[in-house]
Amino acid sequence: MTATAATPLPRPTAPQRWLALLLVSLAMFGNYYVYDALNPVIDLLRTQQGFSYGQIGALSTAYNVAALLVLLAGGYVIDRFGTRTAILVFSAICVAAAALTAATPHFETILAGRFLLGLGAEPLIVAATTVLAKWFSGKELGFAFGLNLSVSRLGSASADWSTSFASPLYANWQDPLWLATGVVGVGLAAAALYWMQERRAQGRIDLGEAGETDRLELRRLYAFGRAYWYIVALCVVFYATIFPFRTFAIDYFQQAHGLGREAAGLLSSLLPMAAIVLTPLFGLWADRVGRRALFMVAGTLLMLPLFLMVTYLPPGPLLAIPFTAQSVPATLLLVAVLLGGVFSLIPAVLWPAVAYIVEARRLGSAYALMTFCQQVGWAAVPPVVGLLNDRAAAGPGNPAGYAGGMWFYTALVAVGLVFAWKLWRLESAAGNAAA
Ligand SMILES: NCCCC[C@H](N)C(=O)NCC(=O)O
Repeated sequence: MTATAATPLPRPTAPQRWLALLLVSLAMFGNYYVYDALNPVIDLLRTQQGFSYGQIGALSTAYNVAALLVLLAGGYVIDRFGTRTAILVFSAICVAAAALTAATPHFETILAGRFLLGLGAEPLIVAATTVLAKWFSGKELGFAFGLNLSVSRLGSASADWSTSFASPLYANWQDPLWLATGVVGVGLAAAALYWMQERRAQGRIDLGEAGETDRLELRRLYAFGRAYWYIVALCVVFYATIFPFRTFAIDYFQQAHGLGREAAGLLSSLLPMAAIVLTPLFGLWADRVGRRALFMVAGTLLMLPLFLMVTYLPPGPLLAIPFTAQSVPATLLLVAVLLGGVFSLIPAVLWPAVAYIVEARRLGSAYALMTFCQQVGWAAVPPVVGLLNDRAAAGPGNPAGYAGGMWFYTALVAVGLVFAWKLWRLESAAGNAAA
């Protein structure tokens, strides 16, 4: 029986909310897993298929170009067809993209697969955010967002760990990508269950209004102040450094430092692993003390020497990675742990900082614009790093050939530090003026 107009519908109960969170988070787990599944097969694509680093960079950029097109189209599908259909359709696109990427050895097909993934994965993130806002509005929303991001990052870490738990698959480049197709298929099954849950809730439960889907409104560019643009600039250079570094990291640890695939995968997984635990804690800390610009300065300062440390410092003694049978050089472990700290700290303060300086009615477009700029920066860097590696003939016989890419990351972080510092100065000046 459904309620009449006179009797208001009840809000979702706690079990209903947590079931929605579980299902949407599983879809996001698959989303992040399939994105990062390409990273551990880069060396195989190079040795078995003869791909250059420039081509690997293009595979990364194809995802961003697609994501930019979807962002430009706005939240049309979500608004037009509703969240439950959007989650299902975008998850299905991710499965098709994963299968296309794994299906044939042709570069063009793999490129098309990564492009299709960008068309499905990025709007799936937007749709998932909208779903959580509906079920959790007014109740534990921040906590639900945090848990959702942690489960997503667990997907990234699991793709890295697949070098250990699925090591026999790494005899060729295709089998790990078929595994990724299976994982994102489980995500699609969760999306289908969510579809049923939301349909069942229709007319029985008050799911409230999720609010407008974040839209990109380029004519509003002028409407934001200097502080906003400093945050956007830091966002661009931060993600244009950390995501491309993660794309190439496993191959880099293998070729430049002689690590086996399993050890390289475990080392790379320290970044998302740290973020699972530390991002919510840094978020809580910043909520208590404020001073987000100072956190951003500290994060970029800490990040600045890391790519040069990993390039030029002696490797140091071998240290065991806890709970595994793998050992890695101390310098690499230290750099991975510190990068994990930065990967936790900066996102924890960067995204919420926008909410403090932009008025609520413009927050949707502020985030959409920031994500748009993020994708542009992130798209540009992998081909440059690929080109630098190719030109220097980087490889196991010439580990110094990777230094150009590492200097490029360092230069990007230096630019980020300038913007973080400018933001800090601006905020200090505003604080003093208010005092
Ligand atoms: N591995 C998937 C990439 C997620 C991209 C997403 N647009 C994003 O930037 N998320 C924020 C984050 O810190 O992960």
